[in-house]
Amino acid sequence: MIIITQSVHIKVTCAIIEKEGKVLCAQRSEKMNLPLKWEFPGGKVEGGEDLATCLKREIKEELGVEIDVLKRLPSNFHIYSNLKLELIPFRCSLQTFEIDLLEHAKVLWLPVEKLKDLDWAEADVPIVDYYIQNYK
Ligand SMILES: Nc1nc2c([nH]c(=O)n2[C@@H]2O[C@H](COP(=O)(O)OP(=O)(O)OP(=O)(O)O)[C@@H](O)[C@H]2O)c(=O)[nH]1
Repeated sequence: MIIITQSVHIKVTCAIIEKEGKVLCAQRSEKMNLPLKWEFPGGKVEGGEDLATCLKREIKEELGVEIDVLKRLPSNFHIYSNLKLELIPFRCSLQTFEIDLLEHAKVLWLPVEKLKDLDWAEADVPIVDYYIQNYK
């Protein structure tokens, strides 16, 4: 008998939040999957919501701030062992400035040339590379 297991394919939005030439980088907490990896904050698209609505909702839930969603960048399609995802990045700016760490272990504002110093989630690496090439 052949058993075909279908892995789940999810869409995840993430925010490259820019301020004064720096970019906000967020470290996943020990309790999240991919513990302590660095990412751009965001999360899974729910139901029929549009991508910008998803991203604004996730950023409010995770960091307690309002953002403007400015420009979509190319997606990265990535397969983890049990998960297929499309990671969809957007350049964003802050509308409100008081960041609360509601889910992440830490956030850092880094200049573009320092982004490669962090241990990024695998799915983020091509997005970081694209951003460095195009926005340095
Ligand atoms: N938000 C976000 N998720 C990422 C990034 N890179 C990456 O591999 N992921 C993966 O995308 C998936 C969805 O992210 P999430 O867990 O933050 O989404 P969520 O808040 O909607 O999920 P939850 O309901 O499980 O808390 C996770 O498996 C996460 O590890 C990234 O840069 N940002």
